Amino acid sequence: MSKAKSFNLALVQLSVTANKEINLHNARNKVLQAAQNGANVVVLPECFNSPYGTQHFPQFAEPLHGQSAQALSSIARDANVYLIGGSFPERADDSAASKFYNTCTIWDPKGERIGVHRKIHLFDIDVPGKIRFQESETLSPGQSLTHITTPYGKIGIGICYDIRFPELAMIAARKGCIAMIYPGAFNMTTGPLHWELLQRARAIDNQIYVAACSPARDTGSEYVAWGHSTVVDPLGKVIATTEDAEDIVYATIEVDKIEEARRSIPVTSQRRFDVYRDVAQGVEV
Ligand SMILES: NC(=O)CCC(=O)C(=O)O
Repeated sequence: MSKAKSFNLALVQLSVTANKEINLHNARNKVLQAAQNGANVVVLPECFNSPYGTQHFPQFAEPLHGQSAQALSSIARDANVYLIGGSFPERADDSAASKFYNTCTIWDPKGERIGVHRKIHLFDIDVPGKIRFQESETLSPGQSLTHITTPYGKIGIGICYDIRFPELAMIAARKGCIAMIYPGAFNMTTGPLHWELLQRARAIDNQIYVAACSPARDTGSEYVAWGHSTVVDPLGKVIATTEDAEDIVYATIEVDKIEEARRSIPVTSQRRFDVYRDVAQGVEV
C-alpha cells in the first residue's frame, strides 16, 4: 500500500454491436481518447467485443492469443496505458470439446499481458417474469483470484456477477489491493436494484476504491445492459458515474483516501479474527 500513488482511471462505457471488427475499432478509438484526456488506467466493459448471450459466446470465442487479445495489446501500447480489457468469450483450445470462459485480460503500457481473470461465478439466475440467464449453458467457471501489480498499487479484478461475492473484494483488500475493478453488464432488472449498491457495499466493507464498467445500453439487443459505469471511493461515495449512453467516466484515484478512511473508521484494524476466521487465509468457515 505504501508504494501506491494516485492515478487517473477511465471507464469506457462502449457501444457493443454484433460486429466484432466494429467493436475492436471503437474500443481502440475510445481508449486512445481516454489516454489523451490523461487516463493512466483504462477499463473496457464485460463482453466488449461480442453481444452478451450464451448463444453468442461459442461463435465469438477466441483463444488468449487471438485477434481480440492482439488488438488489446496494441491498444494498450499505442495509448501507453494499463488496460483492463473488459472481457471476451475465451476458447480454451482448438478441440471440439473446448471449454469456454468469460475472460478479462489485463495489459501494461508496453502491450505485455500482466493478468488473466476468468469469471469465477457464472451468472445463472432466474427472476420469475423478469430475467432468466444461464451462463453455464455454454461457459465454464474460472478457478482463481486475480490481483495485478501496477506502479499505482495492486488492483483486484472480478467480472460482473463476481461482485455479488464479497469474499473476492475482502481477500483483495486484505492482500493490499487499493481497488477492485469489475467489467460488468447488469440488466434492466438487477441494474436499478443492485449495481450501485453492490459497488458501494464492496467499497465500504473494505475501504478501497471500487469501479464497474458496463457496455452502453442498446434497447434493440436481446440482453439490455443497465449502463451507469461508476467509480466509488473508500468511504462508499460515488465519485464518478454516467447514464446509459456511450461515454467515458473519469475519476482520480487518490490512494491517500484509503488510509484516511481506515484512520477515521478503523474497521480494518478492529476485525475480530479471534471470534471469526480471516477469509483472506482461504479458510472455509
Ligand atoms: N453479466 C453478469 O454477470 C450480470 C450480473 C447481474 O446482472 C447481476 O444482477 O448480478
